[in-house]
Amino acid sequence: MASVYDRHVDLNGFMEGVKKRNPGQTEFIQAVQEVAQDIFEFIEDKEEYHQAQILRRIAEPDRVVSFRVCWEDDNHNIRVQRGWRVQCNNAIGPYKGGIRFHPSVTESVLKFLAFEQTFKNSLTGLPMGGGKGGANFNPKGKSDAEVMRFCQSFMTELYRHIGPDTDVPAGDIGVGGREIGYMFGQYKRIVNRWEGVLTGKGLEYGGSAMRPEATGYGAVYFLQNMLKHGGKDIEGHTAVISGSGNVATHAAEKITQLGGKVLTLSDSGGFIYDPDGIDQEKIDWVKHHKTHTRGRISDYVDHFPGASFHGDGARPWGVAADLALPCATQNELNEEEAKELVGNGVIAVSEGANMPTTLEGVHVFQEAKVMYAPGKAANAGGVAVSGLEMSQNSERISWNHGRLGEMLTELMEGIHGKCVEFGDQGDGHVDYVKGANIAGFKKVADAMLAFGVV
Ligand SMILES: NC(=O)C1=CN([C@@H]2O[C@H](COP(=O)(O)OP(=O)(O)OC[C@H]3O[C@@H](n4cnc5c(N)ncnc54)[C@H](O)[C@@H]3O)[C@@H](O)[C@H]2O)C=CC1
Ligand SMILES: O=C(O)CCC(=O)C(=O)O
Repeated sequence: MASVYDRHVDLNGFMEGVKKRNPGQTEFIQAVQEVAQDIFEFIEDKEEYHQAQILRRIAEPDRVVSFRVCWEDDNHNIRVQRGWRVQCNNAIGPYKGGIRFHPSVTESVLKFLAFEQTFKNSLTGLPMGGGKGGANFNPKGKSDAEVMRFCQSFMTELYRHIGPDTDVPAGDIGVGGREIGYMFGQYKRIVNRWEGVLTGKGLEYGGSAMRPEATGYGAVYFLQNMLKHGGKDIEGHTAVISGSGNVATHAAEKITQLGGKVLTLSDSGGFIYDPDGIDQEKIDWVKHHKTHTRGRISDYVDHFPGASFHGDGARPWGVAADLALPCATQNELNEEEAKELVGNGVIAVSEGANMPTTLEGVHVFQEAKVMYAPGKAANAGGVAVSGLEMSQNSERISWNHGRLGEMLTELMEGIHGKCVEFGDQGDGHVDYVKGANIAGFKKVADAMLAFGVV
């Protein structure tokens, strides 16, 4: 009997289904839409992917675990947060992706991040599936003891869902070395085994050299590869950067080392503009201020009076520059701001953050033929070095900073090459969004085909 099931739905029909199955999950729907438009074009004449409903399956996480996290604050109040782990796809390796602690965390945000992570991890060429987790916990203003109690409580539930060959979380917004230490300590205490279940660990207990720098440096290496492909270079160019955390400060450091001049950094309060350039001494001050003092970026102008602070949550995209690196959070660069950057002559955009540009903003860059690197390609250096941390833990060895630096440089060159292979438009322009989506998809999809219907 002939099947009445239409496996050849078009992009609109597919997206209608995604919206119906994920009501109100705007970030997740946005991430799927951005990928689906390229994948539909790619699989148009590839019956095997339609037959196996591969895209439909990738857009449905393997599982979403949500749980209660109770902890006691310093005033003995009992606080209740919600934690999640989204295990999106493990076709090519154990689930892998960071943990985010921020009040804006929802299931939709974590589903979009886990979905993006699946393609990103595939692009690295390393055997890692995609996952992401987190909680609507705000570490800002909390004491070390409160953060420790929260992390321990979070891990007391999470530990049963993860493992070195199952799911290997790491850091993300609000989760850095301090939080990884507290969570790793609690995991080890519960299972009574030392195993590489988290990455981003301290160097004293199995962490990898180069992991703290890897995402920001990697985003600049990707930028360098794009510019080189277009016959240009970072040296002598100005850059606007958003954020002032791990990714932003290391991106600023690498731009500066390569002869560029960084003009801005930001946080949710606003941005600082330093026309003299944010050099290494100033970057070191920001790193210390954000990681140890845990202060605001507005304090920068008290230390470096040549700079100005622009408050009320203002974003830096109106400052004229050659290069732009959004390194804070999702949807922090909209259509109007993209137009402003293009109007000011931006040459290239490299996303250190995940999905920082809205869909409309992406279209502005694509239409203007700006060199535009989406986060899933540009910021893959972090998870790539996490993959190398997993290898080092499994082998009970550790590689040195120099060797890992070389490996990171090669990995980013490889990711750039894959984007060019699938995104070359034949007119000298590379559509890096298309290139990253198709290259990331193909490996995962082919692995899924090999497994049959699972
Ligand atoms: N840490 C890593 O290895 C990787 C991080 N990413 C992405 O990079 C971005 C930044 O992450 P990290 O630097 O690790 O986090 P972080 O916690 O070290 O820093 C986050 C920065 O973003 C700013 N920020 C947060 N929400 C904001 C908002 N609503 N408006 C303006 N600024 C805001 C914070 O003030 C802070 O400066 C995120 O999108 C994350 O998913 C991507 C790949 C790997
Ligand atoms: O290093 C990792 O496993 C996670 C990095 C991450 O969360 C990301 O790439 O967005």
